[in-house]
Amino acid sequence: MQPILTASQIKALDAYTIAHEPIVSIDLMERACRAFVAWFTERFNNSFTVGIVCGTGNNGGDGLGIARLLKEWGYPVRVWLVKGGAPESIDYKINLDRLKHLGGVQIDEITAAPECSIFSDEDFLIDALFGTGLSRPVEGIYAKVIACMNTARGTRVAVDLPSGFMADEPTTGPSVEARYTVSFQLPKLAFFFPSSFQYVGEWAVVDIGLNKAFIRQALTSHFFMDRNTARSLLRRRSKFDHKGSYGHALLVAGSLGKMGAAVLSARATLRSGVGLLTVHTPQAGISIVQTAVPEAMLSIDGHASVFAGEVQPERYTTIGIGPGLGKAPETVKAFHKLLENFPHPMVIDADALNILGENRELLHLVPKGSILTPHPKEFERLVGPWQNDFERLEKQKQLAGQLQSVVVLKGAYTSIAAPDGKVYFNPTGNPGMATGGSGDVLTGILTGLLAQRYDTLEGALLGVYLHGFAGDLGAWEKGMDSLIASDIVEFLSGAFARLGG
Ligand SMILES: NC(=O)C1=CN([C@@H]2O[C@H](COP(=O)(O)OP(=O)(O)OC[C@H]3O[C@@H](n4cnc5c(N)ncnc54)[C@H](O)[C@@H]3O)[C@@H](O)[C@H]2O)[C@H](O)CC1
Ligand SMILES: [K+]
Repeated sequence: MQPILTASQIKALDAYTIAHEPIVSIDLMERACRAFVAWFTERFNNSFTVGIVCGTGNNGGDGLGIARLLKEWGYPVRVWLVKGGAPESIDYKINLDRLKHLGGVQIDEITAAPECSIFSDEDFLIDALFGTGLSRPVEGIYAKVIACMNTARGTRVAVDLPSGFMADEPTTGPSVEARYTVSFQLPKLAFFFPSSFQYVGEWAVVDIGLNKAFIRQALTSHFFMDRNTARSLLRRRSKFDHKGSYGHALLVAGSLGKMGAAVLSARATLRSGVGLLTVHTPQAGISIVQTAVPEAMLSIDGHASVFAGEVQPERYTTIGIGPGLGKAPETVKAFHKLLENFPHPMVIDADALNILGENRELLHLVPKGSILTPHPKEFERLVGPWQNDFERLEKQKQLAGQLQSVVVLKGAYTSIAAPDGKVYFNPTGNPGMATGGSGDVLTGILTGLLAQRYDTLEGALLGVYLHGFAGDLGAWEKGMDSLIASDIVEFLSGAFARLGG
């Protein structure tokens, strides 16, 4: 699990590394430059021309070091020094001397708002104006340089952060819109929000050897899931286990015209290792579910087309509810009754969430340790609108705390908020999964894991990871465009096998 540190924590990490490795700051900067150049040269050969736009802080210092190294690699390089009032850092000056000493690189100063044509020749524009030292929206010359960079034809690659972009708060001023961002050591919180993509583009993290102990003990409430953590959460089976060892899940899903959601979530529950599965279905779904999911037993509702009846909750270790449920008045009443009678963790999705959004007096009945899986629209119906992604994150934390449950907010990146205020961002998944039924599959996976008595948070982290991993396997095989929810179910076993292998 990778912690996500704030810009100021990263500065402290910098200083700690310099003091304790120990390493002088110019050598740490050189390590950063080499890491950036390794990333760049692996992808783009030296037939491309490179222009590097440097501020006068350490981000600019990185830019000058990168210019020198790329020149040594045989790239045609030119540099602009933007003098807009920011102070010149010591390492900036050292790297400027080193670059001049190497020679062969045209260095121009920008001391006033430039003509945008100055950036028109380069194949790549490397953005080294500002990094984590940005403390307020950029203005004046810097803003004009950024505007010119954004209209230039060259591919923009940001050093550490796109200049003007805020790592830990909403970006309100001008910012470079990078195609790639190569960030040092750790991803920044804002990278995980959809609103950042226009600035950050495709981001990568390069290791620059910052102190791992400091990172581990850093106080943070934001984390980035990784494969090793997911693997460690996956339980091994014992040869003496039996069906009962893996729980008995109930899925309350499907209504006339939306029985497919019940089938998809049921198949996913089974593929997630549950021992027994019962699907509570209206009459309309009897033959459908029994045919499509022969492994599932049925709890048959008295109503022809919607969930309206009673279930015997005591028979099940967990209940997943929502896929294709509909919001008929009878269903609202039946869901209310179920909430009053089932004290164990539930997985609540789709229309069950919409019912909670429209009947907020029911929220206090949500059993502690449940998992809610809203997509942003369902989330807004639950908590009301937000100004920006940071406010959305706070609302997500609040809801998780209020319900003492886990709130999975689906999207890129899916985030998992725990009741203690910690939030985990999931790395797997792809846009091919934005297809009808994908959420039903996730509900099934989570229901299957909770029924096996996975701890709620661990089940949510593992289930979201596997859902995205199965989607990635499916996309590799079938392409993102043609990926459908049934493929995610089909590749789920592969995801479990590869993760557990
Ligand atoms: N551990 C690491 O990640 C390393 C990072 N390195 C690089 O250092 C920068 C951070 O450098 P810093 O000198 O702190 O600040 P910046 O270069 O980002 O900014 C320069 C300077 O600009 C002033 N300033 C802030 N906001 C504005 C504004 N809106 N307008 C004008 N001027 C502004 C302020 O004085 C800043 O100090 C990091 O991103 C990495 O690229 C190290 O090279 C290696 C280790
Ligand atoms: K930058």
